Amino acid sequence: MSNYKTINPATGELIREFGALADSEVEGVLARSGQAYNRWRRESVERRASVLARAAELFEERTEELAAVLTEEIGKTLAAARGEIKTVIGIFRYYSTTAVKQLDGEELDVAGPGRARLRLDPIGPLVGIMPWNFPYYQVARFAAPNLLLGNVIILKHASNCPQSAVMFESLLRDAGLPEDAYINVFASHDQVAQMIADDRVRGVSLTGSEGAGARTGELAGRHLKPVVLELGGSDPFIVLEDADIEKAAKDAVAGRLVNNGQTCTASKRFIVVDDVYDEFVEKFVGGMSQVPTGDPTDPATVLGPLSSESAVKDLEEFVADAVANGANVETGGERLEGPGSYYPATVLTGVTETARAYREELFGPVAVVYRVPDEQTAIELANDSPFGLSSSVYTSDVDRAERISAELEAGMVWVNSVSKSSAELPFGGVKRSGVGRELGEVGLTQFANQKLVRVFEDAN
Ligand SMILES: O=CCCC(=O)O
Repeated sequence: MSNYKTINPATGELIREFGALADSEVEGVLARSGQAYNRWRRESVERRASVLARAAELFEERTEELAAVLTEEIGKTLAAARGEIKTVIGIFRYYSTTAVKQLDGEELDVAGPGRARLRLDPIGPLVGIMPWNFPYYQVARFAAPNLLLGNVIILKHASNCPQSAVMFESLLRDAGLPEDAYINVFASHDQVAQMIADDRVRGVSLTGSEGAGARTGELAGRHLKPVVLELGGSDPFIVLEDADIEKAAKDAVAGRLVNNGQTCTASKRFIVVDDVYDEFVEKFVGGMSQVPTGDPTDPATVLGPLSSESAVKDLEEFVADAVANGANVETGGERLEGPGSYYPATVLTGVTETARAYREELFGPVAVVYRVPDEQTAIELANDSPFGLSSSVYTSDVDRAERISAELEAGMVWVNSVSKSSAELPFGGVKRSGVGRELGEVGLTQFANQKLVRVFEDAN
């Protein structure tokens, strides 16, 4: 047996274990993937798009079954699980329809006679390393554009969502994807490193922690392979004096608690100007302290368990460290008694620069609120982070927000809204939040051979 297992975080019960890939099987995976690439890339675009379209239909038909597995494996509320699957359907639909025209390539303006075109061709088998927090969506945003392009995939999923990993693979097969064009592997880190080093693998995409991203990026660099790295975030949520505070506080609760707080793009640092600080904090703390918490299968639940016991321990350490460094706990702050990995919605104020919570990512339902004198200080504090993924700005002056968005060191800025991913919108960060972009048109180019074809009609 391997460390690939489902442990229900709502109860602590071990549900199912899966066998690991043997070292002797790695070569077979690489060979099969290489052969599948040679066939898949020669299929017509229509055929590749039709497989994606069918995958979207199957995600729709199987929503309840697929959602139940997410809830069992990682404690996602059923409502959130259905929401994740809806996003996945959108991604498969987008890449099977709107994005297809991009494959025609772009006619370029040329100096001199003849013409030139930039084609988008596939590059080969890709390794994907994906996390447990959105087991279908994170895979979909990598797999859908690349399968459309003609690339094939070897996918190593997180060890705590093996059932979701298997279901994703078999759904693609049922949608008509040829065998081996997508291979799920319950592989070790060493085996994945061996795959990345192999000449047949042409690129690597990882969504995960900063540490995993740095190791994977280093390995890919050593072997000159392109990478997409989607890493952590400590997203700022700026509230200015002209914002609708009622809405901002409501959005702040939703933005911090999305996916039980375990989302790279969740709002994490709430930066509020002095004039409206007290009003915002009162409303925000009120909202966080009343969040229905508990059984993720109960439709009334908003905050379910964290994905694992170690996730709870991490948060306990962050909060203890913040308090030791001078922070106040406005609500929450102690794990919930009883079985399951439950941590309450928590708000910290007075977090100092010496606390880990000031710089590191809090991957759970803990919010940090800062008081700042003005807009400029808010921007400086927002940028005083190693991360630069998403961000939010709340103000009734949209021109002001556009100006602030130019100042923010973030890959995404949402005005009067929290971050909400969608198939057509490019996703990604700067600084230690990662490299590259996914989704939208740009998502199709990350592992494409953007090939120049220069044509002179006159052969003489
Ligand atoms: O956890 C990261 C992905 C969530 C999102 O797409 O906003």
